[in-house]
Amino acid sequence: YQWPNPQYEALERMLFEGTDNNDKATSILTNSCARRVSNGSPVAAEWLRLSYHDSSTKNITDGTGGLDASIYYELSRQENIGTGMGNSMNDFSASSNKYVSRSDLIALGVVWGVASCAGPVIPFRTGRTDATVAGRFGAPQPQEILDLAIQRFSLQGFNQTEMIGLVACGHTLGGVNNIDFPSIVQVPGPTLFNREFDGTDAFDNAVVLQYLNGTTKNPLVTISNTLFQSDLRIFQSDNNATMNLLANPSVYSATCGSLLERMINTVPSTVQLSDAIELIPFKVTRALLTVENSQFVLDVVIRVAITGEDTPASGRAITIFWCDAYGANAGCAGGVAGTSTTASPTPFNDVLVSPVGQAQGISFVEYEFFLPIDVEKSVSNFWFELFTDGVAATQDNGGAGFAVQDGLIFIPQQGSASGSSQVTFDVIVGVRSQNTPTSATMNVFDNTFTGTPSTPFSATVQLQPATNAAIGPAFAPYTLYGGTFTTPSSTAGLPTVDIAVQVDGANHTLDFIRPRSAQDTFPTHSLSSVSTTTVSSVPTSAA
Ligand code: HEM
Repeated sequence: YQWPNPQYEALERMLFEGTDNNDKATSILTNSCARRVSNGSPVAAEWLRLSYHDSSTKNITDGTGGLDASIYYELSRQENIGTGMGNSMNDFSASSNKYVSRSDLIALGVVWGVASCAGPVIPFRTGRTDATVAGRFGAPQPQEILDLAIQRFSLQGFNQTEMIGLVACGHTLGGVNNIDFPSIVQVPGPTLFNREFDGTDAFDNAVVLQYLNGTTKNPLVTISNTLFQSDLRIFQSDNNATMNLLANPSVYSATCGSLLERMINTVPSTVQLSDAIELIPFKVTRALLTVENSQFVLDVVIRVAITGEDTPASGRAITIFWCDAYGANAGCAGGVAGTSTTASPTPFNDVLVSPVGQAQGISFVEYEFFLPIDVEKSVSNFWFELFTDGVAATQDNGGAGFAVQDGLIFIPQQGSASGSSQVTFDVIVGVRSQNTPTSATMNVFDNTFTGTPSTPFSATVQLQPATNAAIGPAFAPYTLYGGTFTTPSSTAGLPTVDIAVQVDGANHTLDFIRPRSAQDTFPTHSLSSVSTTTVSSVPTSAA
């Protein structure tokens, strides 16, 4: 990983913070293996079942199907009955975007959910692409005979032993709901009731042990109508050989970790998954050169991961260094750099930790620099020294430094958003030129949905000189351009935009920008105190 890589950064944030691009805490619903208030089912169980049913459309003979979010178009099928399905779809409906697919979110649900219930931490690879139509039928049902179940799993890429393992790994969380399967769980009346497979919330092998010692309450084993005893048929189908192996807790954990990993990586053969996403220990989460409250600023936010024995903020401080882009000291000529130091984390540390981060003992501390920058000199590049217990370590993005491009800047404060079901956005950027751009376009993308899933909203908007915005004569190098668009009510109104401007023979781009939302406010920040210093070397891209 090297900065900037907005896709990796967004997915890494999802995995370890559980927070989406709009700061929604997507994974928080399953924290501590929580149950859903509405029906009492563990959220992790609902997310796990959703992902299995999505992946069960895989056909290994022709490579089609797999975990591709086609489940959202298959929920009316008998094989996908269950209140948990629609609940889970709602949980994830507002968190997908250009870089985090709906199907990557479904896979993340398994990784978060299993970790939140003290199960194994499953590596998370990404790059799943979303189907726009239903896939083939394929999810097994309790009334089906053993041979059909074996056939179904084999078409999905799992042999009989693996089938037994997958069912034993899935049916440790949650249970069977009376309203979904009234002929299996006969608790009448309006009360929602979830009859658990093993009576424990944890992702553990109690489901196996209770089955083997004859105390199981698993309704798919104990139901008197033998037609619905699918777990019994499957568990005993190799004379309990696999179940006996899974009676060892570490074998169970390792087997489930690898089977569930294979399950979420069951994707259409056209999809190429990435390497597993890893923690970025020192992460620049914002580097926004902008005009805010009539001040040209470089707003830099750094997230430091704390692992192991470190205590948060003990003797920790961060110094930032930067080079001017123009003037006598451009590129830190003469060794002259701007600098600022902070030892104070942001006062309201709102960086959450996902169940995966929690399982790995990770916490985060965040620092922000709000640097006043001379608009004439601007910034070309920055880097850091991180002090931990008095020991300094250079953080220079693998030697390249963190390059700032000032030819095209995003100015959130000048933009606006209004409306609730259909949201109209006005996006304002500054172009560092007085000449008219040969082209200036904005591509809009919104992959969120409300209710039933819609195809993503996308639009291309030509930017125009922004007559409705003004930053004042002090920022003369910049000319303002803007564009407006309205998201349809089928989305949650959470788009990102990409901007491309061609001017003076150069191309400038901004990628994956979140436009100003109606909630965004711009309180007066206290500016970081800055000075100049002498540096002996400068990361390469600034030299
Ligand atoms: C022959 C194979 C399978 C059959 C017949 C089957 C059947 C069922 C049924 C009838 C339910 C109750 C659903 C509800 O009431 O909403 C259920 C729940 C569940 N299944 Fe399966 N299942 C099978 C395989 C799997 C696999 C392979 C997994 C995952 C690896 C899995 C994970 C789950 C989970 C987590 C629940 C609990 C859902 C909740 O509490 O909301 N199942 N299963």
